[in-house]
Amino acid sequence: MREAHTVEQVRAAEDVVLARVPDGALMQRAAGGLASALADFLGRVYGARVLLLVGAGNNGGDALYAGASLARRGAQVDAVLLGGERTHAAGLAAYRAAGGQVVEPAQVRDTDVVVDGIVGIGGTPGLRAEAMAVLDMVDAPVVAVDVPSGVDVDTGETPEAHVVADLTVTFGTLKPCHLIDPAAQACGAVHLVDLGLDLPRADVVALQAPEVRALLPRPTPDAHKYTRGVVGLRVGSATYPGAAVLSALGASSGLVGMVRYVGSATDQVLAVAPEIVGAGRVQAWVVGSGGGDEAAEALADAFADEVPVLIDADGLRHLDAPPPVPALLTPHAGELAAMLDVPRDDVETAPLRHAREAADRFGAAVLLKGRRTLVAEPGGRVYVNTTGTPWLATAGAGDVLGGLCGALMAAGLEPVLAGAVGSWVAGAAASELAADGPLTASQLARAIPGTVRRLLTDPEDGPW
Ligand SMILES: NC(=O)C1=CN([C@@H]2O[C@H](COP(=O)(O)OP(=O)(O)OC[C@H]3O[C@@H](n4cnc5c(N)ncnc54)[C@H](OP(=O)(O)O)[C@@H]3O)[C@@H](O)[C@H]2O)[C@@H](O)CC1
Ligand SMILES: Nc1ncnc2c1ncn2[C@@H]1O[C@H](COP(=O)(O)OP(=O)(O)O)[C@@H](O)[C@H]1O
Ligand SMILES: [K+]
Repeated sequence: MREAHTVEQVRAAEDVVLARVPDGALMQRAAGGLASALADFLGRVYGARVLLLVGAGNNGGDALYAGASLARRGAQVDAVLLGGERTHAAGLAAYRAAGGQVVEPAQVRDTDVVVDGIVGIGGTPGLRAEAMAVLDMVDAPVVAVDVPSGVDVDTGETPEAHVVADLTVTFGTLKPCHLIDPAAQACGAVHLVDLGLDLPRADVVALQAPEVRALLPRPTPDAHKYTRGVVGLRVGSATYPGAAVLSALGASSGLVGMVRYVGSATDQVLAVAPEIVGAGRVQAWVVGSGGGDEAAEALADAFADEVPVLIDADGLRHLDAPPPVPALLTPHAGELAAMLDVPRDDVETAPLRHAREAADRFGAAVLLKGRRTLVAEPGGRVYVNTTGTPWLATAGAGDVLGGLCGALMAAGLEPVLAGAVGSWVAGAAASELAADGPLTASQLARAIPGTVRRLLTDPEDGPW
């Protein structure tokens, strides 16, 4: 599992190490990792041209020590000191001693890479005018030190100007901005340098293949279909029968013992999945995908069964109070905006804050769909999904996801984990199917069993 810690957590953990290692040792470790990552990124060191943008704090110090290391190995390194007199003194001395050059903004020349050491975890969002001016002058790939300067480290928000990096080399642990959009998109690839920090439990995490594999329900040797769980679908409507079909395909991915369908699209559902049966006892309901005018009644009927409920799309419009059963709410940004009565743009610029707020307000797990889907539990953890491809942004993919997550709930996963595992699997299936090309929602659903099989047999080797 990848964990992202807040600035406060990182500082507390660093303080413990700083108290027991010699002065500067931690920064040397960070800068050593940064220099190696830069060498890998450049593909060569001798003769490579490197431009450091150095801010007033320790982030600039990291850049200077890494620059010194590259200069000693024959790189031509220039540094613009944006912090003036307050530049990290020992870092600057080491840099000069290694042959690094200090240049004024007007002297900036072509470079192979820009190293963003403007500001790290001590920064406030935004970039100052001088930094923006230098960034505007150069046209080269950017490697960010710890975080792309200017993003909000703890929330992943980007309220002001910020660096957009091709690679971010971070230290000790990930921070929320490395996982959560929109800041995550400004990080490029993320490389973590271990600092040996002893860190507490993180509130922002991303499941990886081994955890997803361990969480996946699988039949015991003596299983029968009822012990594996039965999921019920009250989805689709006369207007949107296709949503019922896609939900049914997602639920029929083989992770549950039986799928029931109750609604107006029975004929269409049976035409694609004849194994699906009608009304009866279930361990979880899926409600609302393409539900149209039928969603309100479907929701009330599902609640009456007192089993966990996944509430999607039109079902969410009828939710004005916390659901009376354990629930997973699966809005996209527009639906979450309506639930919270805020503009959609607010959700898109601050997805973490709004997913958490909705989870608290509705007392339920909230899965906010997007490039980096978030699954928030009330007052608790947020799971960030890192699998998937932009080709997944296609009509009906959310219906498939709802059916899949509902099946996982029926199989016994608590709502927040059903959301985290389901979004991981759906994203992984999409990547396997079409990392570089188009896919449809029905193809996605049909790809899921194969992805699950490969995850169970060879978790280290998928394209996820
Ligand atoms: N602790 C350790 O041993 C280790 C620390 N490590 C490294 O240290 C980093 C944290 O260093 P830090 O705490 O010195 O803060 P840092 O991020 O450099 O920024 C603060 C400075 O920036 C300024 N400033 C603020 N906002 C700004 C803005 N928008 N635009 C421009 N400037 C802005 C602010 O000054 P101001 O002008 O506001 O007075 C202040 O001087 C961390 O990310 C990691 O890289 C690693 O080496 C591992 C070991
Ligand atoms: N840019 C993107 N990159 C990766 N996945 C995305 C992106 N945009 C959307 N998705 C995913 O695609 C699915 C779309 O769901 P949704 O918006 O509910 O579609 P629909 O309502 O048409 O079924 C979600 O799983 C979402 O996380
Ligand atoms: K930085």
